[in-house]
Amino acid sequence: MAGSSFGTLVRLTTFGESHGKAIGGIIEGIPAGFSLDYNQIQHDLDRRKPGQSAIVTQRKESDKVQFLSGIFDGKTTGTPIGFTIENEDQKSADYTELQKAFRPSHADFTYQQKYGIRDYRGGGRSSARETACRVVAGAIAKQILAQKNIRIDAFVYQVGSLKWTGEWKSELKTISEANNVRVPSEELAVEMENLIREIRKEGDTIGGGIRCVITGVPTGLGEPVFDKLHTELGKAMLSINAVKGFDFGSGFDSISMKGSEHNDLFTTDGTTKTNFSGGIQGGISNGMPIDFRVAFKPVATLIQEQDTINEDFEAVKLMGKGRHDPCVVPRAVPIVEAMAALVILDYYLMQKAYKK
Ligand SMILES: C=C(O[C@@H]1CC(C(=O)O)=C[C@@H](OP(=O)(O)O)[C@H]1O)C(=O)O
Repeated sequence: MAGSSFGTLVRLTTFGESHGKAIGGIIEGIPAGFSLDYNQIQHDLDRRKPGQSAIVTQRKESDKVQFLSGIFDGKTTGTPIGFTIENEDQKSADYTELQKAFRPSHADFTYQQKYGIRDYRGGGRSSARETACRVVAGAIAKQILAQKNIRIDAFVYQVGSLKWTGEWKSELKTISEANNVRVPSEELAVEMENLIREIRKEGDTIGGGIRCVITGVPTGLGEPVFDKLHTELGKAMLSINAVKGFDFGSGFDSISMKGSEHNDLFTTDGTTKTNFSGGIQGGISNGMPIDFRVAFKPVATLIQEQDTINEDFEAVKLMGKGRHDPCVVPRAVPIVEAMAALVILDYYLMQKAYKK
C-alpha cells in the first residue's frame, strides 16, 4: 500500500519527481504478442507535454519515452514493460523560497507533515509531471482496446463558467483536438483561450471540466460489490492531480430527477433509449457508451503574493514563481483517456478470466 501502483491484472507502477533525473514506470499484465505503435504513444505524450501552446506551462520537455524491457522486435513479450522519460528542463532556483514556505492548497504542506522531508523542487513527487507515465501505459492500453473496437474520447467541456453543452459524437474529436483548449467547438475554443490568457495575465488560475465517452464496451465489465466499474473509474480519475470531482451518467443532476424521468427504457435490441446510467448499471457495463465527467480545481500555484505559513508555522508572505499552468484541463485530456483505458483493459481481462 505505498500508493504508486494502480490496477489488478494490468498494473502500472510509477516513480520519479519533477526535478529528479527522470520519471518512469513498470507496466505488468500487458498481453504478449501485441505490436506496439510507438508513434501513437508519442502522440499522446505530445498531447500532454508542457510547453505545447501559449496557454500552458512553458517548461519545455521533449517527453521522449525510452523502453527498457518487455518488448522484443516491436512486440510485447508479456513480461514487465519498464520505461523512463528524462527530465530535461528543470529550473529548481524558482523553488528556493518554497523550501520553507507552503503554497496554500498545494501538496507542499501535507507531504511535509506526512514524511517530515520533501523534494520541494517543482512539487517533487506531487507534481503533475508524474502523469506522463500514466499516458505511456494508457496509450498502450488504448491500442489494445482499439483492436476490440473500444474507443475512448475525452475532451474539455468547461473552463471557468464557459460551458459546452452540445451532444457528443466521435466526429467532434477532430474539432476538439485542433484547438489549444481541446473543446469541441471552435467558437468556445476562442472564448476559453481568451479567458485563460486573461487569468494568466493576472497571475491567477482557473478550474475546468473534462468529459470522457467510451464506446464499444461489451456488457459485463465490473466486479460487484466493491470493485464496480464506476468505482474503479472514480478511483482512477480522483488519483489525477488537481481532480476534485467525478460523476457519471446523470451524476449529481440525478438528485433533482424523478425515477420516471431517469429510468433508461430498453429497446428490443437490449440498448436503452436514454443513457442516464452512463453505460453502467449495478457497477457493470450495460453496453451503452460509458460517459463521465471529471472536475479539476484551479492550480494552487499563483504568481501573486499570498499569505501563508512556513515550516515553523509562522505567518509569511509568498510570491509564486516558475512556469505553471493557468488551467490544467487542456493538458489533462490525454491523462483522463489513459486512466480510463487502464481501467477498461483491466476489467476486460478480468471478465475474460472469470466468464464461464
Ligand atoms: C513539468 C510538467 O508540469 C509541471 C507541473 C507542475 C506541478 O506543480 O504539478 C509544476 C511545473 O513544473 P516546474 O515548476 O518544474 O516548471 C509544471 O511545469 C509536466 O507536466 O510535465
